[in-house]
Amino acid sequence: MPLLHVSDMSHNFGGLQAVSEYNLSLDPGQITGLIGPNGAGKTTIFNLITGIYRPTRGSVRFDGEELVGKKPNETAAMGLARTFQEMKLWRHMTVLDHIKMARYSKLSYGLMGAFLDTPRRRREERHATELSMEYLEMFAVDQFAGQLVVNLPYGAQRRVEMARAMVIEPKVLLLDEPTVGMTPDEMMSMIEVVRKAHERFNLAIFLIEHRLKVVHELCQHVQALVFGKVLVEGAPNEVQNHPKVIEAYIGEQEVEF
Ligand SMILES: Nc1ncnc2c1ncn2[C@@H]1O[C@H](COP(=O)(O)OP(=O)(O)OP(=O)(O)O)[C@@H](O)[C@H]1O
Repeated sequence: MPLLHVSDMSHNFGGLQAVSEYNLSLDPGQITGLIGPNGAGKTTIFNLITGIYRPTRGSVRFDGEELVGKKPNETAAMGLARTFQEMKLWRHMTVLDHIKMARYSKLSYGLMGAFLDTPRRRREERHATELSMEYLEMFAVDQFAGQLVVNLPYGAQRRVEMARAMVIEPKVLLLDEPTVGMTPDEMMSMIEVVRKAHERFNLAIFLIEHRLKVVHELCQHVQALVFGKVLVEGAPNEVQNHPKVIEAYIGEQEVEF
């Protein structure tokens, strides 16, 4: 049974059919890419899977459990983490505090415990700090731990966002254009840290990406989405060179064919 299984999922915004009979099977450790022209419905698919929108039709099963009807915080707690196309970081919070705050959702001492200075609370706090530092190191941002996010280079901010998503120990990570706006060097660092996280946790990853270099480096399987429908899917090379995909991209500026 796949870890994440989307079947016959459709979604309308009023009269607009944004996603149509969409299917996805993602196994543990698999990396699948989702490509497609602007407005094809890629981010809508992420929002449907993670509970931001409720699909008009279809089912989303994760680890055998139905996700449709669950809220984003519930899908995250179940093990489905994501990053956003527009980064959602608090610019005036330190890097370490970002990671610790995400980790708090996993701690067990509850709201009262957070105010009481018990030995257990202190132990858990220490553990959260140590673990957060491990994640910062894994994503090559440990040297920025005490700094405010606003002062970090852009590529490092995006790696902080990934570390924050990973510290809840998800089984599936959804990455929405993780390299958008990056320099080639920043892009290569991002590829490196995604690969590292994937290998270390046997993580399943579902990735929206416009840069085909990233897709080729990371993905075993790719879906090309056009007008809310999967036009072609398969190995990255097959999909990239498929005449239907090339035709769909004519006029698009952002894809590096
Ligand atoms: N909340 C919304 N209300 C109405 N229409 C929406 C909403 N969100 C997205 N759409 C429309 O649904 C379609 C798919 O949008 P979506 O953002 O999912 O595309 P995308 O493939 O992620 O595009 P991009 O690559 O530009 O991010 C577009 O026509 C968009 O205008």
